Amino acid sequence: MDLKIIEELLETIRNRKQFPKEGSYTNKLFNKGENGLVKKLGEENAELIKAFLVENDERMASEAADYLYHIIVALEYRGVPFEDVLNILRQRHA
Ligand SMILES: N=c1c2ncn([C@@H]3O[C@H](COP(=O)(O)OP(=O)(O)OP(=O)(O)O)[C@@H](O)[C@H]3O)c2ncn1[C@@H]1O[C@H](COP(=O)(O)O)[C@@H](O)[C@H]1O
Repeated sequence: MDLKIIEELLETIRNRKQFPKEGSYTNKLFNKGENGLVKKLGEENAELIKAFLVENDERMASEAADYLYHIIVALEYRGVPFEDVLNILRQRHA
């Protein structure tokens, strides 16, 4: 499985943080601030749960992608490197 998309997404999100781009949804999220971002995370979480419970596999995959993206943006907002998340998974798996 090719996970390069995660690296590319991470690079783009970091680029948006450093060089905000007009019309960027990522910058819209960054500009929401802490409370707005936390609210958004809650909404995306709820949408994933709804897809899990009452929707189909395709909707669940789509909502999981949305949620993962929002999680990465929230981590970047706080300056927590996504690499740290991967390292924790790696350690647990060892
Ligand atoms: N992976 C994503 C991604 N996943 C989800 N989303 C957005 O997340 C939103 C989730 O939908 P919602 O209905 O919850 O939110 P909304 O009503 O659109 O917006 P809100 O005002 O509620 O925040 C949608 O608008 C999606 O477009 C994403 N937006 C951007 N990316 C990636 O981020 C990169 C940079 O995008 P920009 O920052 O827009 O240039 C892109 O190349 C994409 O790869």
